[in-house]
Amino acid sequence: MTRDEILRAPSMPAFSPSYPRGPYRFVRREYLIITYETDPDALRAALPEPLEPAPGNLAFYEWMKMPDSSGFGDYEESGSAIVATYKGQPCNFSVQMYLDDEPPITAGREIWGFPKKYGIPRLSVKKDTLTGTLHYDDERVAMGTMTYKHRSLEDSLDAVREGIGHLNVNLKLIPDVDGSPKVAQLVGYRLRDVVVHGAWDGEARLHLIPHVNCRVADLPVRRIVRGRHQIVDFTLPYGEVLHDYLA
Ligand SMILES: CC(=O)CC(=O)O
Repeated sequence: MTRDEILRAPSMPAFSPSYPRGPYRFVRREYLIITYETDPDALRAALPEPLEPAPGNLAFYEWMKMPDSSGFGDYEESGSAIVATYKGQPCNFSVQMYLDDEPPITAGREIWGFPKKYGIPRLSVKKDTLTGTLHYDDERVAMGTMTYKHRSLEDSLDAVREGIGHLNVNLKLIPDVDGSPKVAQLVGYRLRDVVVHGAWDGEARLHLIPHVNCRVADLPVRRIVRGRHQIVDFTLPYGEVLHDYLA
């Protein structure tokens, strides 16, 4: 392999790359998002400086089903995030994500610093209930349920689209060959070319079970604020460094 060939490889293994270069387009990506009030100390402990919690101690737990994702295929994902601010701008900080497909785990960590680990999330409609579950090492650690299409947001799809375009932030940590930090950054990105096929609000419940290697319950549920179901297309662009902890 020549130097040029090596530098043209989009990812490792160079001989059989895990993921291609972008753009990464997601078609008919379906979400169950349960927003809830959590414990302020737990929230603060999970949020890296200089991000600040938004008023209300809000976190959300979400399931995503991605049937058609360029470069990544068909997979499902689940995890938690915190409603925060970066220099006064509203943003969502991703705390942990669990999914069942290697290329988006690897690409997500290597490019944008998504906090991804392997787990088995499932999102489906069971009779009258939109139902999400997450299994980690064969144990069920999360279940979310929401009423199915009770309140359509057909009249406010522009606001839904605007919300999806908000700033998202990850903490990217990559060690050097000697184990010391090589990359320690807050990475920001905004989803582009968003198309909303449908969105619904409704009653929801969320059950999180403590597990030491899958700490979804470490942001405990104090009060459910809202359930949101939505089906959208978008492009995930490359990110930008908002803050460099090594600078
Ligand atoms: C590749 C990614 O990180 C995107 C996703 O799985 O949400």
